[in-house]
Amino acid sequence: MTDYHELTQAEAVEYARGIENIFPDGAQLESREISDGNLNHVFHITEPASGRGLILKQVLPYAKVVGESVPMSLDRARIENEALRIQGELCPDLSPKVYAYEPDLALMVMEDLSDHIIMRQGLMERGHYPLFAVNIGSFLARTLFFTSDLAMDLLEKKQWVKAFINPELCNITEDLILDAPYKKSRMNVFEPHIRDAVEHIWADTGLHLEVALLREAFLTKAQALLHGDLHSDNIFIKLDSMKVIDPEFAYYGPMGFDIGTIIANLLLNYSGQEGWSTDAQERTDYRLYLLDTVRDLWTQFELQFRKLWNEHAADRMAKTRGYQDLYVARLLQDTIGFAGTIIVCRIHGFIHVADIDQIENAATRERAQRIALEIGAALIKRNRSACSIEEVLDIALKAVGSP
Ligand SMILES: Nc1ncnc2c1ncn2[C@@H]1O[C@H](COP(=O)(O)OP(=O)(O)O)[C@@H](O)[C@H]1O
Ligand SMILES: CSC[C@H]1O[C@H](OP(=O)(O)O)[C@H](O)[C@@H]1O
Repeated sequence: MTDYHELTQAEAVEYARGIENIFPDGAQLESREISDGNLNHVFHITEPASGRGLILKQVLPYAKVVGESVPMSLDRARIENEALRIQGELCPDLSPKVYAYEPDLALMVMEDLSDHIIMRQGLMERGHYPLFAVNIGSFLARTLFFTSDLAMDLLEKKQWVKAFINPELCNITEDLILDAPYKKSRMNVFEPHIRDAVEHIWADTGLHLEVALLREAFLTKAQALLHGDLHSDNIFIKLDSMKVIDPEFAYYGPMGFDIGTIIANLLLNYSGQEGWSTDAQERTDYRLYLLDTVRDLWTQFELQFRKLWNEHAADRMAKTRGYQDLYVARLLQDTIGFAGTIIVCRIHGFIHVADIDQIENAATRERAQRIALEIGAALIKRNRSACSIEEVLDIALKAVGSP
């Protein structure tokens, strides 16, 4: 990576100009740094005259949110590019087009999705997305099934496991999501008004055991190629379309981590609803919509995953009587457990979510934080005994008293 340097806006424009069939010769182009993520640079290159655009994402040799003092490998650009390629092959309608990858600059050039909205924003505006459950169910079923031992040649799958070793980014998840929130740590960030609830979590040894088991699965269960960070800032959405971006945390891990991450983000928004509407009926309706979405998402995933298994399983053991049912049952349990860990870490861990943090009124924000912690902890505790997605809905309903 000897030629690596951080691109200037002018260089980004020149690079974009060289991508074939996007901008006409001599086009007047503008560049804006638009990254609101934690790790990288994102340039939005546009031709105002035609409204055409391109996205250039450059990986930085450190985590932007922490600063240059903590170096990070540029190899995550290779991982993100490769994961996007696989995602694009398995789910072309649900992935951004990638036009170019420049390894020396750790740079990807991709489709401009500015006609969509970031899903977290959409949820904060109480948007309804009727195709979301089917689309995300399909994305999860296809990416997880086709990259697993169920569908792949077993030797090739091991090569993929090797190619997607992603130590630094996995380490972020292992530390910030699956460890620090359960003990006193300088990696935790929270407001003093919830200290009692946080200390309760620090003292709950039964909860710690469940988290240790989930963390063990994250460390050791190379079940499928995960997106690895499937939260609602990484989903672009509009009424008739959904695209998943930013798979730089991709690695071979437990399928339930991806499914749990998106469910957790729906429930974080659910927890914060009182901050986003003063109308009680509006809040109730939206909370019920979010719970329906959680149920539909799981149902769609299960339906499509089982169908793929029945039609495309390559592993001869896949036909073993009872195996599919047990596999799906364990997958639901992992999903529920990981969903709980994602919720907890986004309340008093290092990185939070706008659905909660941007609630202006401190008392309303505190209530949202407490609801989320209650749901998160309950999901973690329930994980190994859970039998149905309805249990997630019951836990969420109980935490708010009534929706
Ligand atoms: N293909 C795209 N089209 C439009 N905007 C994008 C696209 N990819 C990223 N962005 C914008 O850049 C932001 C950060 O991108 P992301 O890939 O999530 O970076 P990071 O890895 O730093 O989190 C997104 O939240 C979005 O606003
Ligand atoms: C120190 S980064 C922590 C946090 O950032 C990632 O988010 P994103 O790249 O989408 O901005 C990821 O969620 C990590 O947990």
